[in-house]
Amino acid sequence: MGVTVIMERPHMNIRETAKKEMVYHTNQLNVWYGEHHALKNINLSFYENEITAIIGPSGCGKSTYIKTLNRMIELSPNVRITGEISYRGRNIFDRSYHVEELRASVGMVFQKPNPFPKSIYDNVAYGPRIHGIRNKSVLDDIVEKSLRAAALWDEVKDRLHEHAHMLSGGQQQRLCIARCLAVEPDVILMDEPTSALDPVSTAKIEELMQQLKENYSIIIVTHNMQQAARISDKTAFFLNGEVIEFGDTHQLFSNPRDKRTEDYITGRFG
Ligand SMILES: Nc1ncnc2c1ncn2[C@@H]1O[C@H](COP(=O)(O)OP(=O)(O)OP(=O)(O)O)[C@@H](O)[C@H]1O
Repeated sequence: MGVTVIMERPHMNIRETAKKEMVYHTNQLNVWYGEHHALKNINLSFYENEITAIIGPSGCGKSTYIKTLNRMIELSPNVRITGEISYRGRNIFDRSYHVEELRASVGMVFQKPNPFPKSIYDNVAYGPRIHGIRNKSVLDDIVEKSLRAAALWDEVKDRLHEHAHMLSGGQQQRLCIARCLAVEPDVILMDEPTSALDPVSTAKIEELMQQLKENYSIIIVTHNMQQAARISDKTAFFLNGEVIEFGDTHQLFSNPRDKRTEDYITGRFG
């Protein structure tokens, strides 16, 4: 059955994109897990204040790619990487580039909300404390600002010292976003951030992402094509470890250049 994709906002024109700074650039990236060639010659660029969606069927390499952007991929055994990823002009695989430095600028939100077993306050204050901030009023300000930016403050301001696991799934995910924002990242990577959430929580996170892109670049892996069409400026369609098509979201969904993209977005496979 075909998928109806509803476009709810006008797409960005080329002139607007041209003015933006490039944040990430991937050049001829290949990733192998042992013998398995999971990513093949990936060339993609991401820009400031844009949301880029990565779509494609199960096993096509979406998570592998997003985990490569913050070098989490290196935690998997037998991984081999060739090619280059530059973040703000520096090759992230350069020996002099410390992974902690990269991750301080590139936050990540996972599929399943994963708050620490601590209070709401301590979850958000965790990163700033690690960075040496001890002053209570400074921490209070960061916690409030981050929870406000994650659209959670009004729901939790009177219960900041309650355990994070007392929150609903959708609230926990917004808490994880607040935790990520508390260390003032530049880029937010999101790996299917709403797939474990109900429609109301999903709508809240999507609305929040539109606000966050004013200040951050967001790269989101999603299985949900309507979501990609609703929220993203650019979309990359992955298939069998390759990027089949990458471009303006509106164009990709309304007038795909490649037959395989068309077949996927109209639900012929996937
Ligand atoms: N740690 C690993 N070791 C070996 N193979 C892996 C590993 N992680 C992923 N793979 C394989 O690499 C390919 C890409 O996996 P990946 O998780 O990136 O796909 P995906 O598009 O994110 O899939 P899904 O939508 O199901 O999450 C798959 O064939 C998968 O089986």
